[in-house]
Amino acid sequence: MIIAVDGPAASGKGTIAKALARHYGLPCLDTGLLYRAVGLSVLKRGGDPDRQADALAACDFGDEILADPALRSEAVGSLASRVSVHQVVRDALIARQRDFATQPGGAILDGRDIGTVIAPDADAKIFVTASVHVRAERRYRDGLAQGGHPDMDSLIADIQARDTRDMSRDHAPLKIADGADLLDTSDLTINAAVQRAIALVDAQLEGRPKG
Ligand SMILES: Nc1ncnc2c1ncn2[C@@H]1O[C@H](COP(=O)(O)OP(=O)(O)O)[C@@H](O)[C@H]1O
Ligand SMILES: Nc1ccn([C@@H]2O[C@H](COP(=O)(O)OP(=O)(O)O)[C@@H](O)[C@H]2O)c(=O)n1
Repeated sequence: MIIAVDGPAASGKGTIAKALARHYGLPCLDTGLLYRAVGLSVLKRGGDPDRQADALAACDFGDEILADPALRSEAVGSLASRVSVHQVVRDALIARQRDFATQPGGAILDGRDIGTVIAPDADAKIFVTASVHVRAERRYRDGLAQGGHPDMDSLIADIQARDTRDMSRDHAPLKIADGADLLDTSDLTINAAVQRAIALVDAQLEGRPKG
């Protein structure tokens, strides 16, 4: 069984994907981390994320970068969004994601193009969203909790810029996949959002053809 969870930054898709993984006993892959690794790797190499050749060279990263705390920063999120517009970068990361998705027993993946490109035949698909303001507030709280000094206006601007780039790019743009259910978490607690996600997945699994 494959479950696809997509959505924009700080919509809560990672939280929901991990909770679904626990509920259904499936392994979970945060595919955004792969794009973040390419973004951080291009920075470490002194490359230009908007230059296709530099972004492609950065796809050759060592797995130790996946444990680098810098990966989680908003700056690296923005670099990830810039390198991910290049089709060659998406191609370089596709086998790893498809192998994870098709492992025996099933899997859950979260990202931007899981239900549209990586696993269009997924057994269940959820598109998680929330208002820009709510998403910026979540990032603000995360920043404070990490001892930082987040600025609400720049968080809103970063999220809007990332949304626009991710939704308008030519390759694998962020959009609601065919057959996906929309889950707006703006006014939901984490617990309520997770319960709703489980109900949506269960309903999709019940509705799928048997056999
Ligand atoms: N429904 C919710 N209500 C309040 N906070 C939430 C909710 N869902 C997620 N969060 C918090 O918002 C932040 C971003 O959530 P995360 O799941 O990492 O988003 P994404 O994977 O979409 O970027 C985290 O601190 C998480 O605990
Ligand atoms: N499947 C994916 C996952 C991420 N990405 C890109 O990688 C960036 C970072 O993704 P992420 O999921 O770590 O970001 P957050 O939603 O956690 O902020 C996104 O803004 C996308 O541009 C993508 O193109 N395709």
